[in-house]
Amino acid sequence: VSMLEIDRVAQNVVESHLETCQYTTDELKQLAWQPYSQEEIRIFQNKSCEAMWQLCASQVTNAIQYVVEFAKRINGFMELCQNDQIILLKAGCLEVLLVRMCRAYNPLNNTLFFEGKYGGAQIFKSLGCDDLTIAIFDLAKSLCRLQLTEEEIALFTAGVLLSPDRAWLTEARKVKKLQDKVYLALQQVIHKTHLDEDKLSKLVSKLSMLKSVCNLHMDKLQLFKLLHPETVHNFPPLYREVFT
Ligand SMILES: CCS(=O)(=O)c1ccc(CC(=O)Nc2nc(-c3ccccc3)c(C(=O)c3ccccc3CC(C)C)s2)cc1
Repeated sequence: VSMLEIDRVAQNVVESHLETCQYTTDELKQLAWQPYSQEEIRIFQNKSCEAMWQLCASQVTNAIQYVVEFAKRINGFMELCQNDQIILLKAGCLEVLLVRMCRAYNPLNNTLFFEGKYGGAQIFKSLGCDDLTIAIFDLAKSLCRLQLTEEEIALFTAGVLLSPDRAWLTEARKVKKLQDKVYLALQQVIHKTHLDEDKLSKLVSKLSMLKSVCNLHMDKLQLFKLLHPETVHNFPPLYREVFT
């Protein structure tokens, strides 16, 4: 694989990310000055479990639509067979979203951007999934500590999406060729800064944390669906399509 090809891959992936990142890092930094007030926190905590799940499902679905658009703009993704495109998105979109969300995490007060302002884990109390909430905040905190650039987030999330080991892929070798180029480009971008040589290995070590948060989310959704099937029936169709 030539250097020219790797640069072309990097440029396409970074551009696709910047065009589909939902909020820019600058916008998220500005918004971080507006955390929820005590009154607003109380309003979230007084919501019913169903209402909070409904609110989260709509927020996640909105964010996932941008991840789908990101995937569609990665050269080679649309050339994969439709079956594989759907498998990669179903298996990877929440992992990509979770990595992206570290941009919306404020380490100074341990808050995350949700519904227009920044809130701490306590605003999600009525979800009844404190372990999932804590896992999401811990993941955001640990990714934030890596101080990833937009380029690194773009290339890492493309690598997460293009995982050749997802079950039932028909063209896993084609997916692996795409992933190899993306990870080569990520390695180059990281070495360009010469600051943190083992940043790539630190990033790769986060993959297991990503999977466990996604598995926890699936478990909680299945339990919630048992208790409130009618609420899940009213979730956005894309959310149901991807997660049930
Ligand atoms: C991602 C692109 S961005 O521009 O950075 C951006 C753009 C927009 C936002 C706003 C946003 O959607 N924030 C959400 N926060 C949480 C959340 C929820 C519980 C704890 C901690 C954060 C959302 C979720 O509902 C969520 C997210 C991941 C896995 C699981 C869930 C909950 C389950 C019940 C669906 S959505 C944030 C960031």
